[in-house]
Amino acid sequence: MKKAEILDEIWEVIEDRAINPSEDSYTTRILTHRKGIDKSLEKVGEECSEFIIAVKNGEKSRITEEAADVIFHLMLALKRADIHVQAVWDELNSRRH
Ligand SMILES: N=c1c2ncn([C@@H]3O[C@H](COP(=O)(O)OP(=O)(O)OP(=O)(O)O)[C@@H](O)[C@H]3O)c2ncn1[C@@H]1O[C@H](COP(=O)(O)O)[C@@H](O)[C@H]1O
Repeated sequence: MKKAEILDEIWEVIEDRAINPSEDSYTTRILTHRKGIDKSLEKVGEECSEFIIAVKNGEKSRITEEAADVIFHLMLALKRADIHVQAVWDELNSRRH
């Protein structure tokens, strides 16, 4: 699967979980957490730290896993902040030269 497709698919699932909460869903747990967006922001910080540690330790497979965690939790935080992920793609696109 191409990178843009997987990102779009994950965003669709996040949007769906926001409308249709599911009891055993991690995504739902973060989106409906009692700490609100703070839980989501905590996770972004935590996953970024884990990514940095993996890079510093040169753990190739961990780097990949932690990068995926950062991207996923960043998307959850965007949803929580009511920003559509497309706005980020548009921003990146506008920077191309
Ligand atoms: N991409 C992901 C994804 N990446 C990471 N994670 C979860 O993120 C969590 C991060 O790991 P941690 O060890 O920090 O988790 P934790 O200790 O349980 O979390 P906290 O108590 O600290 O909040 C793990 O529980 C992972 O399962 C993800 N969970 C879901 N997805 C996607 O979201 C979709 C919907 O899944 P549900 O969340 O099950 O609805 C899935 O099909 C996937 O595509």
